[in-house]
Amino acid sequence: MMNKHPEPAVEAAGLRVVRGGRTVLDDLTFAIPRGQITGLLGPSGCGKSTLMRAVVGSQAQVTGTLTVLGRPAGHRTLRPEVGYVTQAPSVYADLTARQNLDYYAAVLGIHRRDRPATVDRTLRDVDLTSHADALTGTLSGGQRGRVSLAVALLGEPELLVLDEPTVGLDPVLRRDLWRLFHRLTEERGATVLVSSHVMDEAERCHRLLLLRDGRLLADDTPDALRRSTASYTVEDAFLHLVDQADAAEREGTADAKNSTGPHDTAAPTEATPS
Ligand SMILES: Nc1ncnc2c1ncn2[C@@H]1O[C@H](COP(=O)(O)OP(=O)(O)OP(=O)(O)O)[C@@H](O)[C@H]1O
Repeated sequence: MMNKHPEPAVEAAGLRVVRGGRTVLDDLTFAIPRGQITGLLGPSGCGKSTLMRAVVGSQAQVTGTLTVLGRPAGHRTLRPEVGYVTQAPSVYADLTARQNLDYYAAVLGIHRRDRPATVDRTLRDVDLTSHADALTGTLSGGQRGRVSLAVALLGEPELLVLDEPTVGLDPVLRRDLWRLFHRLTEERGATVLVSSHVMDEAERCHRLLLLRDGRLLADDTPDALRRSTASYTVEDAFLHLVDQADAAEREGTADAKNSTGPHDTAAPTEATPS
């Protein structure tokens, strides 16, 4: 399909986020292409959720440049165009799945006449038709997560930001959700930004952003990452890049020490603490 928007869906330059007085994202520069699935991967605590919060505009203390669908992240006109699913399901436990969707469809301004068909289609998309009339509070964690995902899909957003949407799902449901993400990009031209720390899911993405300790380790396709690191899997590629970054850091530290070390011409005036 021809992409009618050549510019990226998300563009970051020198992005930095401070949380609790600590820099948790540091100097990130990247572009997320439209109409593709970009996976945000990295170990727990590396900053995936923080980056997603910055993209949807709910994160404080963001500096640098962050542009989403051509506008500054968080701009009010982006609200109907960006769907966001957090790790904690954010739906009403005392409404059924269908009632939740009907409510949010009304909030989104979907006409009353169109709502039943929109809600049915969305329930089908997330494979919840058989549980449509159960109270959300009685559903399993994975099912509640899918109600949240369905809410995000209701308005057919241009950009879907999904924070670990497959956690706790069985392999069949995980596969079905990934099929849905691919359908959304292929048939609707939507952009999906999805986080995971399950590396086998990386293979299902068009592109990957690999994060570690708030810094970008790589921004490439799974194939290119495997090739450039001579690895069989993205997981091996990631580990290779981590080792490389650690070695570079050690070398940097050693260089810094050496520059004031024994072969330095200036005589040390004080012992340097190790
Ligand atoms: N409310 C907060 N206040 C201060 N620091 C925070 C807060 N929330 C998260 N952090 C810190 O920010 C860093 C990044 O957290 P974040 O939740 O973005 O990581 P993550 O990669 O999404 O982790 P996970 O995979 O476990 O969800 C962590 O070091 C975390 O301790």
